[in-house]
Amino acid sequence: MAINQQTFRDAMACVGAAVNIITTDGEAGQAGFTASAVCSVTDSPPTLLVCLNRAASVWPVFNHNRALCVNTLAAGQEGLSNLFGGKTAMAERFAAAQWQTGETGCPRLEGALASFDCHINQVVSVGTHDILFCEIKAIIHHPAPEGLVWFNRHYHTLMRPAC
Ligand SMILES: NC(=O)C1=CN([C@@H]2O[C@H](COP(=O)(O)OP(=O)(O)OC[C@H]3O[C@@H](n4cnc5c(N)ncnc54)[C@H](O)[C@@H]3O)[C@@H](O)[C@H]2O)C=CC1
Ligand SMILES: Cc1cc2nc3c(=O)[nH]c(=O)nc-3n(C[C@H](O)[C@H](O)[C@H](O)COP(=O)(O)O)c2cc1C
Repeated sequence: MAINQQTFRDAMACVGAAVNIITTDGEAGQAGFTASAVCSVTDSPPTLLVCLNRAASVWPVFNHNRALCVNTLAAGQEGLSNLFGGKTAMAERFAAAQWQTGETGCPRLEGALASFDCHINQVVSVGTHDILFCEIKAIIHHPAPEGLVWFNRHYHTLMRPAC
């Protein structure tokens, strides 16, 4: 059976995922975008992957800088996700939050659940996207009571169970 784009997207809309703001800084400048296509690959060496559409305005910046920070959002950061996921000017995206500089020089979001500071050490192109394999150099972890998930084309809050 041929699978068209709409069938794929409708099914993928049922696959809930954390919401992340992926940032970079370096020779090509500063950039950031929202991504749900982020996944753990291996813990030895600690590696995650990020899928980035090559048509995105930020693609040349990430492709040149070869470093990024994955900032996993907490509940309440939906507005920031929309800014980094829309057609908003880059300066306006970054002006909406507080940032620290991570070990690789990439912006680390204050108030994120976790920030993974990475070097991009492998890129594989599949269809419209690049899969960025990222070796993690530093982690900042701030467990907040509520996480954020993108599911069925909307944001949802996840409660952390009481210990
Ligand atoms: N992996 C990606 O590139 C993703 C891109 N988006 C962007 O946000 C827009 C809104 O997304 P939704 O409201 O969730 O509705 P949607 O109907 O456009 O997408 C539903 C689901 O399909 C997948 N998807 C959408 N576009 C994709 C793409 N170009 N490549 C691979 N997977 C894709 C994602 O899992 C997404 O949550 C999308 O049209 C897309 O531009 C959203 C999620 C993931
Ligand atoms: C919830 C959400 C998840 C997204 N996930 C991804 C993703 O995993 N990969 C991707 O390339 N784009 C993803 N996007 C779209 C990018 O954030 C968007 O294309 C990016 O901001 C670049 O836009 P620009 O070309 O206007 O700069 C997502 C958008 C939203 C709202």
